[in-house]
Amino acid sequence: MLKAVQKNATKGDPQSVISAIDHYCRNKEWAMNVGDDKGLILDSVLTEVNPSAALELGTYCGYSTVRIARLLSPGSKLITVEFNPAFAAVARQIIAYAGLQDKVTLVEGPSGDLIPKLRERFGVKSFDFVFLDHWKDRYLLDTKLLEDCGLLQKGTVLLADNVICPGTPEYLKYVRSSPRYESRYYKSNLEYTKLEDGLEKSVFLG
Ligand SMILES: O=c1[nH]cnc2c(O)cc(-c3ccc(F)cc3)cc12
Ligand SMILES: [Mg+2]
Repeated sequence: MLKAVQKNATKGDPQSVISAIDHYCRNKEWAMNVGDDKGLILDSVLTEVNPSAALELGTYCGYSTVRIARLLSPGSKLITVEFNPAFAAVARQIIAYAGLQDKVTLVEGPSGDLIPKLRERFGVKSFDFVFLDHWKDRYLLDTKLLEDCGLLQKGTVLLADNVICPGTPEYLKYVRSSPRYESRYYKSNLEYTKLEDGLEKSVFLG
């Protein structure tokens, strides 16, 4: 994937990086990027929220990191958390190739350990936007952790990938039944396939 970006994308041009990854993953080798179908929904929710402090759980190779960072207003920041060092190493290079390294802080380690440290380490008061795209069994745990750490504020938007495939039933049940969230499902396709998947957008009501 990194080679495809270096070969086919233009340095400093995030859209060309996104297109190069999508072309490679659709035609050469599938990979678990949020992809272009769900990516358009991510773009529209992001543009609507226009966050000044955004959090991504699950960097992988940085595809959605680039999608998010390219739409941030000047001075806004994205913190992205990745557990797997090999993925993080690729993501750093892809984020840099897109020229977005100044907007992105990539933190390596388990989300459960890192979330309680984000305030003291990065001076984050709270997040306006959180993209959950790491591991389905961590979505609910990490959402409750963000609540308990006071990192969500009234109006914070959580956007969760893969709520159908692989599926996050406990998370969905929670955000759809809790009086503290206003939740909505955006139907789409699993990246680069015709299978159904979707994004769940949940607004924290405080
Ligand atoms: O584990 C995942 N983390 C984050 N995003 C994912 C994602 O978008 C797709 C999948 C995935 C979906 C179907 C399949 F057959 C194999 C893997 C996994 C993750
Ligand atoms: Mg995903």
